[in-house]
Amino acid sequence: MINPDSLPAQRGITCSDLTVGYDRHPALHHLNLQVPAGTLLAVVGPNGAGKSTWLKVLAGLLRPMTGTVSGLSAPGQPGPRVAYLPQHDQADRSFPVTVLEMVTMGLWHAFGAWGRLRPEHHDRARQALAAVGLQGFEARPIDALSGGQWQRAQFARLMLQDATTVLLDEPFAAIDRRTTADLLAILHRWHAEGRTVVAVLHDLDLVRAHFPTTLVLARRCVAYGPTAEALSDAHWAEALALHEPFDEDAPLCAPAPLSTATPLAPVQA
Ligand SMILES: Nc1ncnc2c1ncn2[C@@H]1O[C@H](COP(=O)(O)OP(=O)(O)OP(=O)(O)O)[C@@H](O)[C@H]1O
Repeated sequence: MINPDSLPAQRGITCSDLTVGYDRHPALHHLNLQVPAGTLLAVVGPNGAGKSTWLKVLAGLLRPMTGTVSGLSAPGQPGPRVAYLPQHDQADRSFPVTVLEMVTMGLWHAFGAWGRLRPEHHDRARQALAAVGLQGFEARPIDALSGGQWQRAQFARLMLQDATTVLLDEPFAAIDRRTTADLLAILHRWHAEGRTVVAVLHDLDLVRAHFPTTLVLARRCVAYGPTAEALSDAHWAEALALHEPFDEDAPLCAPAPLSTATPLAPVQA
């Protein structure tokens, strides 16, 4: 279904002094990070650490307060495509569309705003649904899927997006082991095809088992590098300690002081 030779050249993701927030309150401070193209990256940290916020800025849904992100194209813009899967519970499933129609939207880049859906588009959506184990679900309304089936359908849509960078926010939350294993296999396939895959996760054992590179966030970068080093007990304890005293009403941020959590050197995946 996917021809990795057709992937456009990627530059990786570079964040330079990136600060992002809401209503002038920074949620993530002064992030300096280079993620090489083709990296399989886990993003971990306590609740409220800024993980989803980072993904949203990478997806082009939030603008930086200061600093820059480079290497990614905004949605609908020319250049390497970015696909984004928001958190499971943020999806609005009240639209009266079928599973096939929802998955076919992954081909939006192929038929465009004024293009027509052709039978071959539906055929490709059927193939993607079969690849995630949802053959026979094509005509179901999307609000009649279980949580795991919904997530499988989302992965089918992502497959059709054929993006060079795939951003996943807690893709395995509230998903059973079998579905998680099936979706992890798809994620590994994307990585083997040379795509950059970034996933926000809470299951640290799963991260250690499947992700070569990890970013530990706690409103700033605590550690970044090979998972065994970045996800040490010391870094995790530091992430929890840094996060707890955060003051929501603090004035606009000052540059983060350097700490023992100087990011590790980025690695090639
Ligand atoms: N739309 C918003 N408006 C205002 N503040 C927000 C908004 N979204 C997130 N925040 C705040 O930004 C901070 C970071 O939130 P974010 O969702 O990025 O954390 P997270 O690490 O993904 O957390 P979790 O693990 O709980 O999903 C939190 O203090 C949160 O309350």
